[in-house]
Amino acid sequence: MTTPPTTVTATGLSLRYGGTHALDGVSLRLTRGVTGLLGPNGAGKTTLLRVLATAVPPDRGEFTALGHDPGTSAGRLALRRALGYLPQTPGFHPDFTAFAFVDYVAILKELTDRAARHREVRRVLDAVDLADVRGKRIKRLSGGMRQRVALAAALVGDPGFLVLDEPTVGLDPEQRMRFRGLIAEAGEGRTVLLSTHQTEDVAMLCHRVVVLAQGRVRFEGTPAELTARAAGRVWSSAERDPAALAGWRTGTGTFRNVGDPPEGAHLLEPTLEDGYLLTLDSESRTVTA
Ligand SMILES: Nc1ncnc2c1ncn2[C@@H]1O[C@H](COP(=O)(O)OP(=O)(O)OP(=O)(O)O)[C@@H](O)[C@H]1O
Repeated sequence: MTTPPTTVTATGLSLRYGGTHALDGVSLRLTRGVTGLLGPNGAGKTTLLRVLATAVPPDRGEFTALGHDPGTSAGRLALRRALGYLPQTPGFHPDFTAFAFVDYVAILKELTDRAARHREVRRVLDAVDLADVRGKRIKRLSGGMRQRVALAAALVGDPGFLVLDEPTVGLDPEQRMRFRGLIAEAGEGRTVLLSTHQTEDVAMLCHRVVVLAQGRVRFEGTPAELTARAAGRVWSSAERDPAALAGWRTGTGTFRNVGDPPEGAHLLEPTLEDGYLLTLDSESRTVTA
């Protein structure tokens, strides 16, 4: 299999807020398709996305995206034209209709011809299945619909690089499934970086995954490689194993343990979440149900 071309390259990105190293020398490469960004609270995910979306410059380090260098004002402008950004808290005006909000974003994205702009707004609202409610005020839409309005706004102008900050947070399972479909479609031919706490989103959607913790990249590879980190390190037992890094009682009544199994343990098939937990193995979690 040939390696797809790199579309985004970051080298040594660092950003401090006072004494906090939100990013501490982050280097990574992205290609077309959906890359998942996992990390615990405060890992620096939002900060990394804000840097890549040119919302904030790094203190140190550099990156290029789609051939543009945001370190120059011309490169920054060119990148912003080619970028779609769904921030963690999209700033909706609640009295705007879905159409008016996306139209407003389209105006900011320099779509000046009114008829062509309105066609584009209808196209992106259709793409996220909101054609029927485009005349409704945002304050009257459900949380899932609002997330789709935000995705539609990020898709305006067919950007080559999409930066999505926890877009599936707060969605019910059905909405999350639907949203996954939309993100997968968006990943066809585009570079998508998706920050999430949902390891299933990464397992089902992403061709690459980056794990960030304390502002540093702890893993970069495929979901299968992250899962493989837990091979031989997940086992079941009748009682909670105190040696396990994490352990919880499953629906069948037995315990599922992650860590270093004892001799002769009954090994289980690992999941991506197990590989992720072990990558963050400095943190010990014990969940008892
Ligand atoms: N504007 C800010 N001022 C001061 N500190 C900040 C600011 N933004 C982020 N931080 C700090 O930088 C670190 C990284 O935060 P960031 O929001 O990037 O993490 P995150 O991985 O997105 O977390 P979460 O999963 O909780 O959204 C944290 O310690 C956070 O408290």
